[in-house]
Amino acid sequence: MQLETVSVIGGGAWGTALAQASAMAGRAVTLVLRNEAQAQAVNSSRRNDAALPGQELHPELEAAGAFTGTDIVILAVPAQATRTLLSTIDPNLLAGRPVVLSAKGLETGTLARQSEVLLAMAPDAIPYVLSGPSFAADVAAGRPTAVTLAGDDANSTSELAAALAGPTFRPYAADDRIGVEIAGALKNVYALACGAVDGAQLGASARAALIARGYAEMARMVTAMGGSAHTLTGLAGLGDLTLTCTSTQSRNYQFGMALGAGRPTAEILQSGAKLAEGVATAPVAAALARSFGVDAPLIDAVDAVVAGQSDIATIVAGLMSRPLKREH
Ligand SMILES: NC(=O)c1ccc[n+]([C@@H]2O[C@H](COP(=O)([O-])OP(=O)(O)OC[C@H]3O[C@@H](n4cnc5c(N)ncnc54)[C@H](O)[C@@H]3O)[C@@H](O)[C@H]2O)c1
Ligand SMILES: O=P(O)(O)OC[C@H](O)CO
Repeated sequence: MQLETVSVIGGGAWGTALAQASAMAGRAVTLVLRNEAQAQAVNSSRRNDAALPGQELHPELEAAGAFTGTDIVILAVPAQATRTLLSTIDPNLLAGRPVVLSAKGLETGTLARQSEVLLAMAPDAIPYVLSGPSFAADVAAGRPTAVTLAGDDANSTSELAAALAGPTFRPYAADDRIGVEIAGALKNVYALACGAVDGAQLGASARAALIARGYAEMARMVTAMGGSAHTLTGLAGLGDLTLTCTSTQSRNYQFGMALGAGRPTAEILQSGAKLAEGVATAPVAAALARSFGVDAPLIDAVDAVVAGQSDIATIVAGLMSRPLKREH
């Protein structure tokens, strides 16, 4: 498989960071932005300050205003924008190519995972999922990061992981695409909950309990949807859940803190909050849990708070008064 050139489509924080990591891995990289004017500005300043302020871009990274085809394609727009983005791309340019899905969310309306969206729009693309504990600023600055890269063919996934691996960016090859996708999407929902616990000043013990019970709930969801609970012991599960549920650097955690302080979702969004994928994913995850018959009280709680149908005090009282049961 030829794996020399990379296009990263989506010039936000994560797309810019993955373009930077791919260049550090020795690939020739095109960062595909929305238009030529944006691309020219990035190429002349050697920065993408709108996405990653102050970060100098690698010399092997060029920006472009349109996607024209490369050996590897990485999609890095928000989960709710992936279908729209793909509708603008000729599926022949993706046919037989590794297409790496890096957004962490489930699609509103269809309840689709990102790889399901890809295969609906470009049926001959070869889907891979990249997920794990990784803040864009860390990856772009060359701070040590490890992630999971899941694909359907073990040899090809290892080859792709090697092509994207650099001195400070370490993708571990895996085969459970479903488990990795669900983990990446759900950790954002639990990060909202953990931020809310913090915002409502419920204490570090409550947050730790939430992470542990969230992990158990995530395992029920992954298993019901055809993935492996074992995947959750890795970077995309435990790794990312830990990072996002304990760090105020996380945008989902920050959004949760605002919810926990009693601010309604609409107001937080209107005040210019950064992208928090869990906000759109929570109702989708709740709908999926219902359709798969999974008991998911934490996802339901986040869904209710995000929708303004409940408040933290009521949610906590409800969770604490559930019938006592055995842990496993
Ligand atoms: N930022 C991180 O640390 C990080 C880390 C891992 C994964 N992710 C995931 O990456 C995804 C993107 O996050 P981000 O941090 O880059 O968000 P962001 O808000 O920084 O950037 C999103 C970018 O997508 C672009 N975009 C939106 N719709 C588009 C469309 N239809 N066509 C072309 N471009 C479009 C926007 O212009 C923007 O540049 C999310 O799913 C997020 O969960 C982010
Ligand atoms: O800032 P967040 O909450 O979108 O999290 C970023 C990454 O997903 C962390 O792995």
